[in-house]
Amino acid sequence: MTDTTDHPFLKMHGLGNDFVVLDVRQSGFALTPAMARAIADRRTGLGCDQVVVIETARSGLSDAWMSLWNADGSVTSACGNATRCVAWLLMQQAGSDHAVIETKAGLLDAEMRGDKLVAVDMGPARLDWREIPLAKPVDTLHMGIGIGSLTDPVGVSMGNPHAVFFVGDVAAIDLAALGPVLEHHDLFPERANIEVAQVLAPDRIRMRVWERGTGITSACGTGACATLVAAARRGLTARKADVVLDGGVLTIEWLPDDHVMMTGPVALVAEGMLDSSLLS
Ligand SMILES: N[C@H](CCC[C@H](N)C(=O)O)C(=O)O
Repeated sequence: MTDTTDHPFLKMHGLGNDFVVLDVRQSGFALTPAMARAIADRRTGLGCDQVVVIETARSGLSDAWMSLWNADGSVTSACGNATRCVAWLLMQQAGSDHAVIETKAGLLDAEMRGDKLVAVDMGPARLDWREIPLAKPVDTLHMGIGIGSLTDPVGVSMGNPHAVFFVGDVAAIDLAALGPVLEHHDLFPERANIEVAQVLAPDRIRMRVWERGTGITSACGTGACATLVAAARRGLTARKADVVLDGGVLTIEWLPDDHVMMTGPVALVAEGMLDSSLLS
């Protein structure tokens, strides 16, 4: 059954990690995995890394609920770059410099930090093997798995699973080949986002990412948070650093209360009406 209602969308990105954003607070429209895949398809759909749905707040504690779908149609609980984009939209609509977004990962508090520059409290870094989650009890500081030149990652969850591998030169890693193998490693019952990180200085890390359910993206906010926490846990950096991604720089700080602050830009690039053929 093809849906004939009009569905406006916005195309947004955070450092090139791009999104199709649907606001269904009026229509109550429910996306399916097949629709998310069709929308995200860069050949036959609109093309994006994640499909982001703004829904009516489910508690009195937030301005809106945010649902997130990867390009393969899988659901994720967290997406830092999308959180900045949605927070910016909500703040623009409300004429406010503060917004609270609720996701499956919890409440996320956002503030404007300049023109199209947003800071988000991404919540606490989860470090126990059960929270990543992992398939068995493992020290998340040294998870002991590896393939090729990638060995012994650090496990961190920001509401979604990450495995951070430290390397001497991120440009030398064949992420397109190794990423999918590690994403599906048996240690990760819910798969994992795979980061390769090169420490440039105590306050600067170069990172590239293979995202669960999407592949290589130009930036990953939760991945940048996981990378900073991993580096600080290993004593490789301070608890605040710039993370340099393919698409640009995010500033990440792991606070004493274990929450992780992420600051970075947002961009609104287009708007339109979803073709109903994508919603059949
Ligand atoms: N690009 C997102 C991460 C998406 C994570 C998703 N690939 C998952 O399945 O966890 C970010 O900015 O945090």
